Amino acid sequence: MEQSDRDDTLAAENRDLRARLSEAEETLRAIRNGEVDALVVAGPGGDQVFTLRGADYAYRVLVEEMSEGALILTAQGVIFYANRRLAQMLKVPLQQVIGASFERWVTAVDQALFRALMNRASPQTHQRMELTLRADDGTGVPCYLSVSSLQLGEVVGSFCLVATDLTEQKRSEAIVAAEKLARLILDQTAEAIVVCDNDARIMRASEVAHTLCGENPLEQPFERVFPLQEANGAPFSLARFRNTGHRRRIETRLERQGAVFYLLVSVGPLVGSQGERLGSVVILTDITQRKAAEEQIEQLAFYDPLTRLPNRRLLRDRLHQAVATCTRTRRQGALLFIDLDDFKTLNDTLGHDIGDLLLQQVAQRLIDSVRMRDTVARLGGDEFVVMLEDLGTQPQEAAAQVQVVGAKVLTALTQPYELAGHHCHSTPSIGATLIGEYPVSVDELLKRADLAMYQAKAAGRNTLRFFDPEMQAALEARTALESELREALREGQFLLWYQAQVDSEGRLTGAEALVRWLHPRRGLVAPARFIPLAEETGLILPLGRWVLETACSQLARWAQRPQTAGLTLAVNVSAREFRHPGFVAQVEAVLEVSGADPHRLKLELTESLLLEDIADTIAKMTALKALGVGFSLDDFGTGYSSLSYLKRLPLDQLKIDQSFVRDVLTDPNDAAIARTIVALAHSLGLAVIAEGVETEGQRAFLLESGCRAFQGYLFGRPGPVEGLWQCC
Ligand SMILES: Nc1nc2c(ncn2[C@@H]2O[C@@H]3COP(=O)(O)O[C@H]4[C@@H](O)[C@H](n5cnc6c(=O)[nH]c(N)nc65)O[C@@H]4COP(=O)(O)O[C@H]3[C@H]2O)c(=O)[nH]1
Repeated sequence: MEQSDRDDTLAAENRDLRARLSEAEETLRAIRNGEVDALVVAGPGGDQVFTLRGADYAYRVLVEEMSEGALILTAQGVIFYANRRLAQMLKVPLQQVIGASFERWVTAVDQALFRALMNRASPQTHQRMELTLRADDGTGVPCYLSVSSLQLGEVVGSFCLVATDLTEQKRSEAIVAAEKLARLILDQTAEAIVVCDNDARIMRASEVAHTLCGENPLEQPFERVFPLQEANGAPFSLARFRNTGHRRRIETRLERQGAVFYLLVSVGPLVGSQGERLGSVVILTDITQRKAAEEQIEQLAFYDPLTRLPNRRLLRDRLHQAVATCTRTRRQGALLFIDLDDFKTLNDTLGHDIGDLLLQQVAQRLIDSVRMRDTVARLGGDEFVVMLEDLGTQPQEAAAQVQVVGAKVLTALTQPYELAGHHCHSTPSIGATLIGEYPVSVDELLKRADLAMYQAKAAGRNTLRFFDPEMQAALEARTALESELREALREGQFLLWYQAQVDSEGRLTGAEALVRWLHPRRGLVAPARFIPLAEETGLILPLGRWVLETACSQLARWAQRPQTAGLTLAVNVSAREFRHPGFVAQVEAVLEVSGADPHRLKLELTESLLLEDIADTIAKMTALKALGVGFSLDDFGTGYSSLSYLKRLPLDQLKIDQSFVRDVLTDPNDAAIARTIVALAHSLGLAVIAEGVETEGQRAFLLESGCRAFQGYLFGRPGPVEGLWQCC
């Protein structure tokens, strides 16, 4: 480099230095005069800002105390002024804010927007936007930013920013929005939602809940607004779920204005933020339609659509259960297979519609012929099945019950039918089999009943046949005996025989009346052969009345002669007679008509009869006792005597059963029983009589034991009344 060039360069540097010195002197002057707030010093690491005290203090205080964040940025976006609020918003010390680039706190998503905003800013216009700042602790600070450009002294292109913290506002907006959403959800769900406090009072209820209860449910007890019933009919109560920590579901019914709703109630706890129980949230879902659909499905799956009776599938199911029950309870059941005779002909001649009507009427008649708990099913076509349960424990007894039901079914189904203007007749063939205590497969039972039904067809139709031939024979005999008994009553084939009753001296004190049947072919029939059947069929009622009338007439005749006026007559009364509601009135009427002295009449009752319905027994005995009628307890010692009951009954006499008397001399047990009965009778203030006394030894023993009255072959066998005088 030439000397002249070097001189030029030095002169230029000298000028530059002088200019910068005068600039520095001017700055120092401005600083001294308080005209400068901050200094921006450009350096290799970017602009550096230095704030200076002494500027306009009042403005500074105002800006420092305002609730918005305020800042001034250089053209490069460096903060050379910020108030304390901004530092708080950004969660950073104020010293670190000054001199930092503002964009550091603008979230990445908002940065492009922010820059565009700065570009648009001018001294005349305020640019505004919402953006989110990211504070130093990582939290987002939603802000409303207002920007305007300004000229600060000689610093051109600076910006003044005011940042309003929207955090609180956003939070309240969020709460309001959440509240709105919750309400919308509550009101737009198909379920009725009810929120209750811990006392089951309703705090909130959805739109559907309002509609469902038809009133304003708020503040009301839940159970009053929703009087729900559980499946077992018990009233639903929220209290039951008070201690449940999880949601539970239960199906209920609600009756409202004559309509029935089925509701699925789901109850769950309402838990506060600290885990405390605030109440319950109840969701009620209307499942009425679903229920109806379920019922329809069940109807289709298990019921015959034409007659609405259980179909084969349901019958098999019930049969399974019945077999198990019979085995467990040892009570018999029965299966009746019913087929309509000539149904096909009716169907072919009158058409299927008429055939269907017949089947429907048959179904109804079958239902009417059996008890509620029995099952009537249709297997298809003209085949029906009746399943009877809870019959007697003995096969014979059960078979007799089946026959009664079978007869009822036969009578019901043979009545004329009115089928859409057609008068028709139909008869059934019935096959029956017992479901006994030994388990037999369902298929086997159906097969047996089916086979028996074919036997009924073969036997001329319109009849019932049992699968078991022995049973069939026994039933036939029984049926024959029943019709003969009826005839015997009509024809007066019964006789009343008398058996003497004597005192300790062997003197006649009276007699027991014992009925006999003088059968035209079989001769004299003992009561054991026909009394049980008479009881079962109810024929004991007319027969018993006849016995009572005959006995009372006899008493009235005896009353006319001094030698016989003091005699008593014991008359047996069966359970069925005694239980009849008109029994007391009947005895009273017979006594009145015959003119017999009630004090001479002794009714013999059995222990089992007395204890059957103790209240009824006491009432009837007391009423008869008031007329003067006496009571003897027959067969004493053979049942389960309950002394406490015995004391309450107005009895006059205990009768020692002949089974004890028979072996009284040979069996020490029987001897002890006989003695005890005598002692018991005495302690209860009752008379005692021994029946079945056949030997002098038996009489002597009983006499020695304190028994003073006797009856038995030793003194005379039962026979016509005249025989009484011969034996004693
Ligand atoms: N081995 C033996 N037997 C004797 C002796 N003395 C009497 N008997 C029999 O013992 C039965 C006594 O009658 P019951 O215990 O009342 O038992 C009666 C009674 O329960 C019932 N019965 C009889 N007549 C009637 C009646 O008119 N109405 C009702 N409801 N039942 C009656 O039939 C049962 C049987 O009557 P019967 O055959 O007449 O049998 C009678 C009688 O003939 C004896 O020394 N040895």
